[in-house]
Amino acid sequence: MSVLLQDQVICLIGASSGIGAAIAHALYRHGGKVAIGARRLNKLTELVQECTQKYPDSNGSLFPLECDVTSRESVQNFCEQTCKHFDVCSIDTVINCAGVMYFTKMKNAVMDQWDQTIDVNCRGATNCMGAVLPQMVQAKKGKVISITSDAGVRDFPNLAVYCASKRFVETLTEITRRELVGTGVTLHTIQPGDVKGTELIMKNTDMEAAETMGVSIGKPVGEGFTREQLLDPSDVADAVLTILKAPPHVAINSILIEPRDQE
Ligand SMILES: NC(=O)C1=CN([C@@H]2O[C@H](COP(=O)(O)OP(=O)(O)OC[C@H]3O[C@@H](n4cnc5c(N)ncnc54)[C@H](OP(=O)(O)O)[C@@H]3O)[C@@H](O)[C@H]2O)C=CC1
Ligand SMILES: N[C@@H](C=O)C(=O)O
Repeated sequence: MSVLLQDQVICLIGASSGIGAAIAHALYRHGGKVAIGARRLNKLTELVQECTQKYPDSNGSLFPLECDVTSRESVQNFCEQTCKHFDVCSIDTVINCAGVMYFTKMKNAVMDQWDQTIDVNCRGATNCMGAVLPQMVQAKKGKVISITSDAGVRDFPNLAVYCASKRFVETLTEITRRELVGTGVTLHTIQPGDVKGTELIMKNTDMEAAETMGVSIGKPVGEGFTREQLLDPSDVADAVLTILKAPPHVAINSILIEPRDQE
């Protein structure tokens, strides 16, 4: 039984599938008190059952709660309910894993998908920071970890809006990190390359963009991919643990983690 995260109160948003679900497993396994949020409450409830069955010896705790990261009120409520549930004034760590990704060619103007990308990926990030930073600064401790993407530091054609949204979070994080130096509050990003088996591209519709990228529409990431080697969601969960395990004088500000054979 691991006690690495014992007494750590963690908010994890975007936990209902893929990478977020793998992070929830890791945090629970290591004894964290974790509020798990997303829009699909049924998936969160299933995740609680899965984790409690898989790690019967864990002294962790999972608290499933609906949360829409695009809504300021919803994120505020999620964080407040977490504090109430675990009886604390401030959250130790917030992990924002909520995200959408649509392959689109700019000339095809799939503007609803662009709007959603900006709402979830960018507004989601500011909503998370706004909900916790004042209390964290007062408590003189806290970590905000955003799951961005290698698309936040590289430019991929057919993903212009997505890359820009992830770069937004990278910039937001770096400037906030620098503003908060000395307060005890730290901000981090994890920038994964392609991670297999997640639902991220299930709702794509721009066939031309998808074909150019060699991806299958409506299937989990990796299916029909020519390159065999992809990251597993648990690899990203391990990167989260690496940040959380660092000694107090160390800040692992960002982790770029890609499949070995990704160009
Ligand atoms: N798979 C990959 O190759 C990579 C993924 N990433 C990033 O990792 C993160 C997770 O993606 P991944 O696991 O792959 O994909 P999934 O589609 O499997 O997971 C996305 C998660 O985001 C949640 N989400 C979406 N919209 C909202 C919303 N409005 N409010 C709250 N939660 C929301 C979903 O929950 P629900 O629908 O229930 O609300 C789900 O839990 C994303 O930020 C993505 O950009 C980064 C690099 C590579
Ligand atoms: N691998 C990245 C971009 O293509 C991502 O999925 O975020």
